[in-house]
Amino acid sequence: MASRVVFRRDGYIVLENAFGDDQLARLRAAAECIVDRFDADAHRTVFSTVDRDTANDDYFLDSAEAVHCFLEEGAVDAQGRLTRPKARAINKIGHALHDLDPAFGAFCRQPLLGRVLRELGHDQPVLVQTMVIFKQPGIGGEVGWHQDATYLDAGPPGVIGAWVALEDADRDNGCLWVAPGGHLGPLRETHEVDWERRCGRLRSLDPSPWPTTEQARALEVPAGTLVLFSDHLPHYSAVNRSDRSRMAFTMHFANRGAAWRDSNWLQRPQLGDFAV
Ligand SMILES: O=C(O)CCC(=O)C(=O)O
Ligand SMILES: [Fe+2]
Repeated sequence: MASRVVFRRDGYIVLENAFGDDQLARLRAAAECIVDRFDADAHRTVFSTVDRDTANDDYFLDSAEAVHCFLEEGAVDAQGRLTRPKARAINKIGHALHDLDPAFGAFCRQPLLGRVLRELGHDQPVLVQTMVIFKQPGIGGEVGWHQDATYLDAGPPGVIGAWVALEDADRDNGCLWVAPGGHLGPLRETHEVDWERRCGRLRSLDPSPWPTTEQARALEVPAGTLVLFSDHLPHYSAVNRSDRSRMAFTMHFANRGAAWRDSNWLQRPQLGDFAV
């Protein structure tokens, strides 16, 4: 079946073997370099997606147009000290890797991505946000059920998430879970930033419950897989309790010219459009 039809029906598609080992190795090495340069003493910002009413500090808000590292909640003690080596304490890097890091920039410019996005209905795809998510062994935190349109509100055709497995992902190391067809349901929450106070707030829009375990599907995929999903698709990932990391690189695409909400936390006044 054509990928566009499956995407419309299920809210996501899975493309195995989209990227080669050498490409994945380049991205993992580039991420390591960024972490090496990161001064963990200067920036103690923890990224928690369990308490998702976050995005309230300048280090987070400024990361829309920068490359910032965020720590795992479980890696900082009550005194603010790291409880493990820096390289094992990072939760994620975001959110302008594609603009500011040459290795990520080259990866994001490859024609495959533009081609797939056009097939799924974005005629002029622009890449608005990139992240490396580490899911560290033993402590890689849960990313609670959410829909990306809560955080990135764009007019039609909305935002499409593109998630790349940089390592094998399975239930034990915290793979992605999705609710097939769940994108046809309502948007449950919206996150809006009040720019005068530089403060974000999560507000309920619809009381529909999050999917049950029975309704959810674990996307156990090998490294090199590309998952594309709708901004209304409920998805989450569990805590990584294994001794293996589960690194992923995620890209979020809008369509050029679509309305971009002023209260979205992610604004790109300096960097502008990154076309693919
Ligand atoms: O990789 C994960 O754990 C979550 C990713 C996610 O929520 C996203 O890419 O939108
Ligand atoms: Fe997400």
